[in-house]
Amino acid sequence: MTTSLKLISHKLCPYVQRAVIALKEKGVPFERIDIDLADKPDWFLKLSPLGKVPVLVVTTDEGEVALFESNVICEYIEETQGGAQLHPADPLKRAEHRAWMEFGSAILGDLWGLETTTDPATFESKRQALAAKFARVEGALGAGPYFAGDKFSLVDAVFAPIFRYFDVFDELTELGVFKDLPKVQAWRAELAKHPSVRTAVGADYPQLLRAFLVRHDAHLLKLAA
Ligand SMILES: N[C@@H](CCC(=O)N[C@@H](CS)C(=O)NCC(=O)O)C(=O)O
Repeated sequence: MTTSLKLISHKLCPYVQRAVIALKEKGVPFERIDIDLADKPDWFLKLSPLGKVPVLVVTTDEGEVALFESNVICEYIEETQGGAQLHPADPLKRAEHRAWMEFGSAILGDLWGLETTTDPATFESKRQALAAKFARVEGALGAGPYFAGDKFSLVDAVFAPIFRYFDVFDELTELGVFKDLPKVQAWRAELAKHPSVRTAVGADYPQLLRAFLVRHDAHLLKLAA
């Protein structure tokens, strides 16, 4: 039986935020420990095989297990904790949801590359790759307000932090990757209002992320000037 959950985190990490949203949706108590990814502590490197956050340290009667990979962590939370159900009961729909969770991670993969790109042509081709991915998301969305209709699911937990990231990124340089996609826009607006999303991300997130992006990216800095 689980006796405690400890989430190793970084304030800006959208992979961490999806796990936080899942925990909050379920009303599960947990401890959140923020670390400095530029100076990773030894205890963290021992726990995390890839040196990445999030890690969920699960303490049971039998000892401690450190889970890594955000989607795996979300699945574990869904399977073991009570509260709101965050996956569809039907196995085929559930598998479809898992695929879209992975798609969310692929979008983040494109976004990371964009942050550090200084060459305008590469920047543009990455921007187009993101636009193509969001066009696929538009095709997968129904009537809303959430990914699967009126029930908030783990797909919403994965995409909400992605949209928060874009909110800040777009202030620095308008990417326009979903400006002509009405369902994505409506979904993004709905998720921004959702209580677990608002508390998972933290009020200081926009300032911290803006400072991080500007400090780390000459291209964005130039565009923002
Ligand atoms: N596939 C991983 C990705 C996690 C990830 O990339 N986390 C970033 C922060 S947002 C990280 O820890 N980076 C540190 C590093 O790569 O050194 C997951 O889904 O958990």
